[in-house]
Amino acid sequence: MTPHNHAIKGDYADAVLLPGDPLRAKWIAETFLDEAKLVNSVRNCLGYTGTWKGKRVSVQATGMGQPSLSIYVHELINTYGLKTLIRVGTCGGLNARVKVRDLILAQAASTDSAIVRDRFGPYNFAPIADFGLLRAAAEKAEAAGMRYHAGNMLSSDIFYHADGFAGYDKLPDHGVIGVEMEAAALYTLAARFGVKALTICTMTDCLITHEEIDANERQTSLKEMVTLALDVAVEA
Ligand SMILES: O=P(O)(O)O[C@H]1O[C@H](CO)[C@@H](O)[C@H]1O
Ligand SMILES: O=c1cc[nH]c(=O)[nH]1
Repeated sequence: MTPHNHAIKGDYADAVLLPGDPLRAKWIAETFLDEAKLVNSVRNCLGYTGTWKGKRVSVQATGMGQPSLSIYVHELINTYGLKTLIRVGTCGGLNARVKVRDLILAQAASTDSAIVRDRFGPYNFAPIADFGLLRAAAEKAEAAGMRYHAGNMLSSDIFYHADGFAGYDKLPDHGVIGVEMEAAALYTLAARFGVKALTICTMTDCLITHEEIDANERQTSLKEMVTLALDVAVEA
């Protein structure tokens, strides 16, 4: 047990889906998993373990932002021994080619966060997805006819950017296609502790065209992302 998690060792499967939103964790457990059991409710940051296609898998909410995700991920790896971590998030769009409801597989994650900059002195560490998970997700998305884009994500500490889209500066011109708030920290921790990680996001609001998914429809629009992530997780 930890200050943030009252699960005991063995309560989690080796692979976990990581939504930011605790209610998304509950929805995933109740909608997709068989025999889902609540394993953590500290701070209402809900975690469940159940089965998908007969294989054990967990889902644990991380809250919003890299400091919050880092706490849950650090403990999932170091206290509970998890080996495969797949974030299932929502993100904003930074490229008009990416339409709302499209999936972004975050091949890499750029960031403005000190949480990643912290340890690398003069070097700019490049947080990247596990290649095997990325390849599996891309192949499965392709086979299922899902609209997806693999590319560079921005994991920003700022949701309300004072300068709006302009605040992202040169990043969209350098191929950054989406913005969310956690992938870079997830990839950095996975690298540090030698486990596998991937971020899959559904694009919910485009910062260029201002097209967006209505708040009430957001959860149900995430079905493709969740089934894809579950398929990748149980085969990892
Ligand atoms: O939908 P989730 O997984 O929370 O992800 C995105 O949504 C939150 C901001 O609204 C941030 O956590 C961002 O990364
Ligand atoms: O972090 C996020 C998530 C969704 N949409 C955004 O613009 N930013």
